[in-house]
Amino acid sequence: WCEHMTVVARTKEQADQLAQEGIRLVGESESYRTTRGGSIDFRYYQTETETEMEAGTKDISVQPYDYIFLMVKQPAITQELAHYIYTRSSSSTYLVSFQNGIGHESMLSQAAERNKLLLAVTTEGAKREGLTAVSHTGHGTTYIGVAGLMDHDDENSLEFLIVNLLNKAGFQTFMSKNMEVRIWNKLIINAVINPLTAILRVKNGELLDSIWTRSLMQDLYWEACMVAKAKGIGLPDDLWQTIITVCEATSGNHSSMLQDIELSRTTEIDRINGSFLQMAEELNLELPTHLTVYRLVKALE
Ligand SMILES: NC(=O)C1=CN([C@@H]2O[C@H](COP(=O)(O)OP(=O)(O)OC[C@H]3O[C@@H](n4cnc5c(N)ncnc54)[C@H](OP(=O)(O)O)[C@@H]3O)[C@@H](O)[C@H]2O)C=CC1
Ligand SMILES: CC(C)(CO)C(=O)C(=O)O
Repeated sequence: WCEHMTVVARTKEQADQLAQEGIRLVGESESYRTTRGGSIDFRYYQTETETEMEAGTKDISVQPYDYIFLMVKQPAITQELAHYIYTRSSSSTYLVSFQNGIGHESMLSQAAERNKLLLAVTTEGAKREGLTAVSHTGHGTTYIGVAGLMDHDDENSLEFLIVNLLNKAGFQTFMSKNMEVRIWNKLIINAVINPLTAILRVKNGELLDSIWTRSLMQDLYWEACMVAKAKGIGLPDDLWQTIITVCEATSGNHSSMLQDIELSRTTEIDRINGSFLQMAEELNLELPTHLTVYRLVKALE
């Protein structure tokens, strides 16, 4: 199993450079490169899609994948990308959506059947250091679960296989039967940490250094909990402590929203704090702290 692995970059330039140099993984104590050529096939999205669209065909040289890991920011999930995934899938392909925020299920409905869509949330920290290098900036936990209802506990199933493989690769990963709550937990973690790190331009751990940032974190947290309660989402009692633990475990990380601001990219604020504001409006609730950080991040964008 796992004989063939393909990495799809967005641009040809990056795919070519990766094919030549491999991927450099910068760890906490060591740095190493993946082997070049052969073991990983590097492809690119941009030109392939344009060519296929122009020709009205699909690249038939591509065999459908067993698993597709989608690891892009939410603004990158376009209809074209959903179509691209669909054309590289068969009826047995699993699509694993690594995500912050909510709403991915509907954005990906065109790309995969509901029972073949696996949703994943992680508190691992990663920072891209260039076209061919990435730093692992903090260890965390990953939860994966089906978007629909999982109707079996078969440890030999293909859903469990992917969880076992990630564990073997050194990522603490669990199969979740309740992804809705896991996604909400992660949504709140991100709604508290990400905008503040992006606005203040600080690393995750630095948020804990001042009573002023801690009090802003707490306001964001309580406002988010109010929305969750109104929507009947049962959150764990120790979620506030989990947020502190995530800041400590990823203390050296530039959150994904801070990275977007540093690189002048669109952030995921609409799917994170923006989701809370949208739900609050429907519920007739006011979230002054979320509204303020939302406006500030939009202004920075
Ligand atoms: N970074 C972190 O520590 C964490 C991130 N996450 C979540 O993981 C997901 C990925 O985050 P992160 O890795 O930080 O994001 P990045 O923006 O650093 O990386 C996303 C990559 O996706 C590429 N991409 C975008 N569109 C396409 C496409 N159509 N085809 C191929 N490649 C594409 C981008 O290419 P290009 O650079 O060319 O635009 C970019 O390199 C997000 O949902 C994020 O919220 C969750 C936990 C922690
Ligand atoms: C867990 C955390 C906060 C790690 O930085 C993250 O999810 C992100 O940066 O988006």
